[in-house]
Amino acid sequence: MTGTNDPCCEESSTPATPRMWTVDEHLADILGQIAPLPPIELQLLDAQGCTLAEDVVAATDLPPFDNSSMDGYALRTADTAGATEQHPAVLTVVGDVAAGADELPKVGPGQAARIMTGAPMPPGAEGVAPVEWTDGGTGTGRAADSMAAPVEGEEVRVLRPVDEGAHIRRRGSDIAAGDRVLPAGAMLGPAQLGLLAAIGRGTVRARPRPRVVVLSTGSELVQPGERVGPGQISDSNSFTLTAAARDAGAIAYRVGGVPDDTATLRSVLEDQLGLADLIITSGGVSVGAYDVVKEALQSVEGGEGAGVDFRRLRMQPGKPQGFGRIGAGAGVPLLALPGNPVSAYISFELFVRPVIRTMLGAADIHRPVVRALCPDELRSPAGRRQYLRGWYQDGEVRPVGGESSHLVGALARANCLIIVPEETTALAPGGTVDVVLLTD
Ligand SMILES: Nc1nc2c(c(=O)[nH]1)N[C@H]1C(S)=C(S)[C@@H](COP(=O)(O)OP(=O)(O)OC[C@H]3O[C@@H](n4cnc5c(N)ncnc54)[C@H](O)[C@@H]3O)O[C@H]1N2
Ligand code: MOO
Repeated sequence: MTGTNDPCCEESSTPATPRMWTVDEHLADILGQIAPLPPIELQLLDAQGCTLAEDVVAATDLPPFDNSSMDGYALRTADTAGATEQHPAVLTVVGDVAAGADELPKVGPGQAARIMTGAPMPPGAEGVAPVEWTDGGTGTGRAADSMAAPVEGEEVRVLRPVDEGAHIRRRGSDIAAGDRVLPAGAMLGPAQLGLLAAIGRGTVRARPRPRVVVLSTGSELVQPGERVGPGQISDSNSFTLTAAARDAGAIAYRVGGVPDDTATLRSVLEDQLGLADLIITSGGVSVGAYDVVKEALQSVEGGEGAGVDFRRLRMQPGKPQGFGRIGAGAGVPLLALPGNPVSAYISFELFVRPVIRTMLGAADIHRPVVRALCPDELRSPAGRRQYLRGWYQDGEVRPVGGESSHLVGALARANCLIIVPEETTALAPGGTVDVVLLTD
């Protein structure tokens, strides 16, 4: 690794310049002002990825009735005592029980009912012989692999004994009425939603997924696929950030690049305010001549007294950041991220993801951090916490690409961020570092 020459790292705080915040101070300030979203009643599939806001208690048993776990014959077990292929138990088939059947034949001594998987056990029957244990009603006396079509007065030969309760799924054996099946705070994934459906819940009380509006600013931006003129670049941040917001559990809306024009940006923000639980912008937070983001954010209608605070952090990349609220009343929280693509993404991971996870009411709001061995030398600016892109595997991490914050190619090849602490300017090969894992 080479030493850093990023301009953002040469500055320090002087009496003339505002103080610099640490990463932890900035995060604490943000999270101190963010609360979980109030719970609402959601349709099951709308609750995917949400946290439960109630203890869910089953109103009924599951399974709700004794039923067969196999396609076969429901019978009285004593009738099959000692049955073999040579000396099968010959039973009269008294009816069919399909899944969903409500009228059930009674099974008496010497009788059997043809039964399908999931169908209710008919009265009198004590066990189920899978069709493979029978001749399937073919009259051949040979083990069948399927059941013959029903015939009046049909007989079935059972080729081995059937135990009491064999192939019966008992009522309440999975869940008993009154059981607490999911605790408040549980994350609702596919299996949890399936369980809610299984116990008959059509809706559930959960914290909704936050609606996150992502917009990128900059007159140099064109939308991907459009012609890129001189000095222009494709807007990538709004894609990275929208995808990252979805990945964190939000419902994210991407607003394409907004030009550096205060009135336009203000009007776009005002349009989006009613749709958002959180707004993320990228670009325009540094010290450039076109401070339209700062101007627009301060002048959004109804935002008097609230506003967005712009600050500099002791980190690299991601030094310039904005955080506050815009709009009427309590306002909508807004994080203004730096425009450099790597800075924007790392800022998202460190600051925005925990906000989304907090709004969701999730227990795990941060990415996991692990300790890893680094075979390479690392260098970092004094007084900055550096987040290098890296590849982590089997307890070892290696930097990917350089430290500059425009390197989107390297970012896409990384699976982690290597943290070099503020006080460390050089790490000898073979040292250990903390690593933020970016994938589950
Ligand atoms: N004199 C100083 N210049 C800069 C400083 C500084 O302290 N003093 N800080 C640098 C650092 S660090 C960063 S980070 C950037 C932050 O700049 P802005 O947030 O104002 O962002 P822009 O100037 O709008 O853009 C920076 C860079 O990123 C590109 N960009 C912007 N938006 C997108 C997008 N949606 N997709 C892809 N790329 C984007 C933009 O074209 C610029 O190259 O300021 C440094 N300068
Ligand atoms: O280093 Mo800036 O801090 O590129 O985000």
